Order: sequence, then structure tokens, then C-alpha cells
Amino acid sequence: MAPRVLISDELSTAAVQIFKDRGVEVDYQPKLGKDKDALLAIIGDYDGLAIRSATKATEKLIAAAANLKVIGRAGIGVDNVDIPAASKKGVIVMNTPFGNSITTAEHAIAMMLAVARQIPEANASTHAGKWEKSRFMGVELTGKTLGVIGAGNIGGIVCDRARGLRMKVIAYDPFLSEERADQLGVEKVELEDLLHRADFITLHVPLTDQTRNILSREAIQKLKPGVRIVNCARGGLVDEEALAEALKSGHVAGAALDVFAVEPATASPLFNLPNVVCTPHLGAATTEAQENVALQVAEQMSDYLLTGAVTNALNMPSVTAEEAKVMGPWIRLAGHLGNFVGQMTDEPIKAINVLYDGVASTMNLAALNCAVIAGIMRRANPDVNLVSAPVIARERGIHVSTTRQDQTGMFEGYVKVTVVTDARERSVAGTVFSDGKPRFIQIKGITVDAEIGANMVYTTNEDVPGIIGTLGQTMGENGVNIANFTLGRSQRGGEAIAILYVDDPVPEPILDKLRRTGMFQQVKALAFDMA
Ligand SMILES: NC(=O)c1ccc[n+]([C@@H]2O[C@H](COP(=O)([O-])OP(=O)(O)OC[C@H]3O[C@@H](n4cnc5c(N)ncnc54)[C@H](O)[C@@H]3O)[C@@H](O)[C@H]2O)c1
Ligand SMILES: O=C(O)CC[C@@H](O)C(=O)O
Repeated sequence: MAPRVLISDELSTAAVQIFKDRGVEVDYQPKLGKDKDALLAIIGDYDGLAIRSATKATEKLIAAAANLKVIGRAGIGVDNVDIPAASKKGVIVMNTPFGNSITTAEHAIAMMLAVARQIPEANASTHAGKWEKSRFMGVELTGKTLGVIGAGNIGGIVCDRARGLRMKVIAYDPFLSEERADQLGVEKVELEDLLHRADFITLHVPLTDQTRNILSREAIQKLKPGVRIVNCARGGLVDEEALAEALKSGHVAGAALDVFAVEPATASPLFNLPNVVCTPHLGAATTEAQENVALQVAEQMSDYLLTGAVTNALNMPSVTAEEAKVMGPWIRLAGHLGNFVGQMTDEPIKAINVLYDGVASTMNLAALNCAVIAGIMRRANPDVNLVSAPVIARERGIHVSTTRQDQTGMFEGYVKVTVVTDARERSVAGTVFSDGKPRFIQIKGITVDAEIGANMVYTTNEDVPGIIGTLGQTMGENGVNIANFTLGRSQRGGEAIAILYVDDPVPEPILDKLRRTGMFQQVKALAFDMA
């Protein structure tokens, strides 16, 4: 059945066409994002949700989305999506990190020019027939210092454009390298320095616990008198009350705001103040940007729903369509290995180490790790997937480490998963054969060659005669057909294991019969998801 996607915000209809062309069923209901209850009522029918900023993908909405696999944000900021809730539910959250950057940077520059020359007020006055030539004295940008807070994609473009306007650009961004600052031709400074030196300040950081209120009342007091502030990033970065007071006192000469603490902003202490330019979150509103983000989000969501390729996800490592194809059997193997140790482990897990050898070590290990962890967690939580598993592992304080090596002998590559608990370490290794089928090749350090099937029985015993007979006879007497049988031992007379791949699940009473023979230390039924 074709996956179904709901578009619940105003997206360019180019997205609708992309979904259709790719074979994804799509419902375009651009007003639904504003109607929480209506959205809640139907979200359970969809595999994908494509949004802009009106739709709030809250924990409640995500909980009601029984079939949801992906949320695609046609834009950059994902503060309208509860990412932890999505991750826990195994829903991928994607954005389009570059599609509207130029457009938003241009809006910031436009706002800076507008506030420098009071263009909106001069425009209104002229339309009113007043011709107030002496009222609107502006300032030049050339030679002025622009303080950029956040020099990422958009901030970086703003730096470039501002230098073209012959401004001196200083940037505060703790994650900006000196090398990148040099490339951008800007001086990297501390926030305090920026607050004291800038004639204009423009914000380009996401809204996080660290950036909320970054221009606080205290910070505003430190600003150079006559400064002008531009915010085209997110409301909540600037203390709006304190800014309004600083504008009234003349300490701040002007402000241009595209974003507000509460949106839609229908009231604000900044409204109707002189030299405050406001736009209703128009940063990304150009035909070019809207087409870019709509096309990108539709492509990315279709790729994920149809091929498993992951691009620009905020809660899952990226996997290209090519990788998804090549890695498919290895991802399945990683899941089975995790699932094996998960089913064998009854105590709390403290740590997981995954060793990748040979060809496996050259793959996208972040994605393979997610598959291993999901496999391990599946026993406790059958709904866990590649997105939610690492979150759950982190919440439980499980330390995950990766080892990469290239010492392959018999195999082109293999993966070995070791789980550490207070009581013991348990490991299993596997590989993928040239037919694409995964195999267990080592359990408890004992070499085996076990085909993996949906239903298996695992036993441990001493290496003594009669084990094969007892297993075969017990299964045969109870109508269980063995598809494949693998034995392994540490040494003659030492520790031994048997792995039976059976056609159907083996009921506990049959396993009890085996246990009662006294020949086995452990008898366990295992199940693997072969889908
Ligand atoms: N007005 C609009 O319509 C519109 C459109 C697009 C994006 N945005 C907003 O613009 C923001 C920036 O977008 P982007 O694509 O440039 O994002 P980005 O991730 O490329 O850049 C953000 C930068 O902020 C820096 N940063 C993070 N924490 C910081 C901190 N505590 N102090 C200083 N710098 C910090 C990061 O290092 C990064 O360089 C988005 O998060 C979004 O909220 C608004
Ligand atoms: O969709 C929009 O209009 C705004 C997008 C913008 O806020 C973003 O973060 O990309």
C-alpha cells in the first residue's frame, strides 16, 4: 500500500506534485495546522506529516499519530515540533536546512536598511501627503560595525552581504572556528564585546535554553547608545519589554523584528513605537525559498517512506538511498545481533560495544549502531525503532561505544555486539553472506555458522554425546520441523552450543522437556523479525 502524507500548512503545491510523482498518497489541507482538534482526529491515518510553522507537532499530536513515521518541516526552525516526543515514538523529524537561508538573510539586510533609513514610516508619511523631508534623517551603513549573533547558514550569508555593504562585521558564535571566521572575513568576538561595540546587531541563532533571552534587559543596558537591532531568527531571543523601554528612552535607536515571542503577534509592547519595523514572520517568504523548501521536504519524506534514505533528520543519522540499498542486509544483521543479545539478557544493561570489521567498518556506523540498539531494546519494547532506541538507551544510562578494525580473515567483514551487565559480558558476532543473508558466526566466543530464522531455539550444554539425538527426537516427537541445525564448541568436551532454526515457535512445554533431561544448562526460544 502506498504511504500517505498529510500537508497541514501552506506549502507550495510543488510538494503535492512531487509526492504524487513518487507514488506517495498526499492530502493537501493547508488550514488544518491551525485546527488542533481536527488535526488530532485524523493524524492516525498518515505515515508522514509535512508542515511549516502553523502546525504544532506536540506530544499529544504525536501520541495520537499511530502510523506516523516522519515529520517534515519545510523550513529550518523546528521549535514547533516536540523532537524528544517524536524520537521516543520512533518518528523521524526532518527539516530543510538550506532552502530558505538566502531569502532569510536578504530579509535581515532589508530590515537593517529599512530601520537605518526609517523607510516604512517615511513611506506611510509620504502616502499621507505630508512630505516630511526633514523628519526622516537616517544613518549610513558603510563603515558601521555589525554584530552578528550566530554565524551559521543564515548568519554567514548576512556577514557576506554586510561586508558587500562595506560594514565591519563582528560575530559572536561559540561554535564558529577561527578558520571559518577568517573565510567569512569577520572578527570573532565574545558576546560582551559585541554588545559594547556594535552599531547594528542581527540575530541568527536558534531558540534554545542557551539563547533564550540572549538580548536580556541586562544585555540591552550594555548596548552602545544609538544601536539598531534586527531579529529575523526567533521570538524569545530578545526581551521585548526591555527593548520597548530602551527604544522609548532613545538608548536603542531602532529595531526591526520579523519574529515575536508569541505568534501570531496581535499585540506587543513594540507595536506603534517610532522606528520599529515589524513584519509577520516573513523571513522565508519568497517564491524561490518556498519552492525550494517544499520540493526538498517532499523529496526527503518520499525518499524515507519509499527507500529508507534519511536526509537532514534531526533525530537520526543520515543514510543516503545508495547506503540504504547497500547497507540493508547489514542493518538487518545489526538488528538480529542486537535482538539476540537482548533476548539473552535479563539483567539491566550497562554498556554496549559494537565492533565493526572489514567491509562493515567502512559503512555508516551511526546508522548500524541505531539498528543494534533497536534490536537490543526490542524485547522490552516491541515498538522501538532506529530513531527511538538510542534515546531510550541514553535515558537508561546505557553507554554505547564503537570499535572499528580491519583484520578480516575468513569474512569480508563482520559485526560483533557485546553487552555488559553487572553480572557478565555477552557477545555475538555475525556477517552477511554474498547471497545477502545474515549469519551468526560466533556466540560466546564459540565459532558457529547459523542461518537466522524467525523462530530459533538456543541451547548450551557440555560437549557430550547424545545432544543432537535428544534435540532431534524431542522436536520430532512434538511435530516441530527443524529447518537448520548448527553446533559449536569451545573444545572437545568443553562448553558447547546448539542453534536450531525451526519452522514454527516452539511452545514452552516442549522446551521444558529438554530442560528436564538435565543435559542442558540453558534452553531458550528466540524470535527474530525477518520483515
Ligand atoms: N524568520 C524566518 O522566517 C526564519 C527563516 C529561517 C530560519 N529562521 C531562524 O533562523 C535561525 C538560524 O538559522 P540557520 O539556518 O542560520 O541555523 P544554523 O544552525 O545554520 O546557525 C545557527 C548558528 O547559531 C550558533 N549558535 C548556537 N547556539 C549559540 C549560542 N548560544 N550563542 C551564539 N551562537 C549560537 C550555531 O553555532 C550556528 O552557527 C533558525 O534556527 C531559525 O530559528 C527564521
Ligand atoms: O515557514 C515559514 O514561513 C517560516 C520558516 C522559518 O521560520 C524557518 O525556521 O525556516
